[in-house]
Amino acid sequence: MGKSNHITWHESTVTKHDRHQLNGHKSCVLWFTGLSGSGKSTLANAVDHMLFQQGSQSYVLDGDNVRHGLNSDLSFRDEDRKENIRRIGEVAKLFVDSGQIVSSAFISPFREDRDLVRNMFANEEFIEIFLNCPIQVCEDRDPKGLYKKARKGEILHFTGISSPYERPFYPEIIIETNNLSVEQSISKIVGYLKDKEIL
Ligand SMILES: Nc1ncnc2c1ncn2[C@@H]1O[C@H](COP(=O)(O)OS(=O)(=O)O)[C@@H](OP(=O)(O)O)[C@H]1O
Ligand SMILES: Nc1ncnc2c1ncn2[C@@H]1O[C@H](COP(=O)(O)OP(=O)(O)O)[C@@H](O)[C@H]1O
Repeated sequence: MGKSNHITWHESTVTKHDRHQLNGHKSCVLWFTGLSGSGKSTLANAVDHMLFQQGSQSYVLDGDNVRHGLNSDLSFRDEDRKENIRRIGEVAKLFVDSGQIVSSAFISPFREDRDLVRNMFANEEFIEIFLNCPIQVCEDRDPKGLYKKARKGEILHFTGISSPYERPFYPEIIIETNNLSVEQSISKIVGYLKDKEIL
């Protein structure tokens, strides 16, 4: 399939700014990145729950879930992870245009792929949150038993073991999830959103 040259961009009648005014907050993507077991799903869902309870427009995009549907055709090879993150970036952009605070929980191991997504957004809309947690701790947590399988060679290209993770150079937020509780981690994120007047 080639790219069509016969496509025209339509500006929407209701603008993103109109939606921010109605919602009483700005929209953005909280881009959680880190190893399996570092706490992405836990924190993305905890922040989402907190925002929902206070009446904010919020939604979670989660790796395991998106790979069941939209990205069920993709594997864990480097080129498929790249396409996984590109598509999720585009989906997150639609959510941000719709006025929501999106919490995305994907390993997103490659700097270049995360930066590609960053460049889809205005500066203040993309908030990279690096969950910095030693692999030994993630492996001890092993919430889904995947590290055990990866060590036995039953899962190929497993991040941190047989596939690389590139830590961000300049993330907006760093959370050491082995030193902070879930509550402390959420406070740090909410503090940032308030400082930047997103909330
Ligand atoms: N080979 C391999 N490497 C890493 N992770 C694996 C793999 N195979 C399956 N899983 C499970 O898939 C989840 C990661 O999917 P993502 O879409 O977030 O990965 S990526 O961003 O494309 O790298 C990941 O979820 P989390 O544990 O929540 O990180 C795993 O449950
Ligand atoms: N500060 C913290 N933030 C997030 N998770 C934490 C924290 N401290 C301990 N945990 C625990 O670590 C595990 C992380 O698992 P999960 O959220 O599924 O990780 P991931 O989505 O990155 O694979 C959970 O069992 C969670 O309770």
